[in-house]
Amino acid sequence: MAGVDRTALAQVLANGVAELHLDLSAGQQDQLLDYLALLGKWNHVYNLTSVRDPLQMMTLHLLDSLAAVPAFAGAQNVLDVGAGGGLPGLVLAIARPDMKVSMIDTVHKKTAFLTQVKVELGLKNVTVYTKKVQDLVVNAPFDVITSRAFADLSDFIDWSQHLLAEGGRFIALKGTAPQEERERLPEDWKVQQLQPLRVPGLDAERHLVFVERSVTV
Ligand SMILES: C[S@@+](CC[C@H](N)C(=O)[O-])C[C@H]1O[C@@H](n2cnc3c(N)ncnc32)[C@H](O)[C@@H]1O
Repeated sequence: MAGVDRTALAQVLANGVAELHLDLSAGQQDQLLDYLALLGKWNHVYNLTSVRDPLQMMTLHLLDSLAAVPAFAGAQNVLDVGAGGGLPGLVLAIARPDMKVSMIDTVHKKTAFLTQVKVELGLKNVTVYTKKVQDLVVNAPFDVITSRAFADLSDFIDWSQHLLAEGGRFIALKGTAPQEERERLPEDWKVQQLQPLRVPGLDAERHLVFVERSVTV
């Protein structure tokens, strides 16, 4: 990776993984570093993220997404809406090879990148869609639908609720606690939990927002 030694990045990753108490093998940590290298390489051409420094990418993207991994315990079939360069979808897919991870984005160059990473890293649990989430139709609905830096909570839920399995939940990765967005949730949906997250090496607020149906239909 240009300008930064892979060994230095590997050390930051290993420290972060330990701090987050994640059980990731050396092979999985290597895959995460490979993903970061591909993100850096394709970013020059495809402009996938405004963060260009590899150490910042490690903290602001990889560790930020890894901090959310424990929230997906028990999930089997997850959709990442507006996945962009693969955050958190590709990080989840690498950290949880037992879990199916689908990612959707409207922008073809972004989904081309996601498919390239899937092929290069041999991620058999990944599916990529290029379209608006509002237009997606699937045979098997998702037990968790997630997003990071995607949209207002109400739009996120409004546009993707047709894809959620009965009893499923939304998990939104947010910065500050989204109080106003919470008040604008579509009818029948409620914030079941708001969980502050600590991201290793990052001095900024992060929250996970868990949203579920407030009534059974
Ligand atoms: C700010 S980016 C966030 C990317 C990534 N989740 C991250 O955290 O870096 C939002 C993404 O949502 C995608 N997007 C916007 N509207 C969409 C829609 N209706 N359906 C699917 N993806 C959409 C955009 O193309 C963009 O890649």
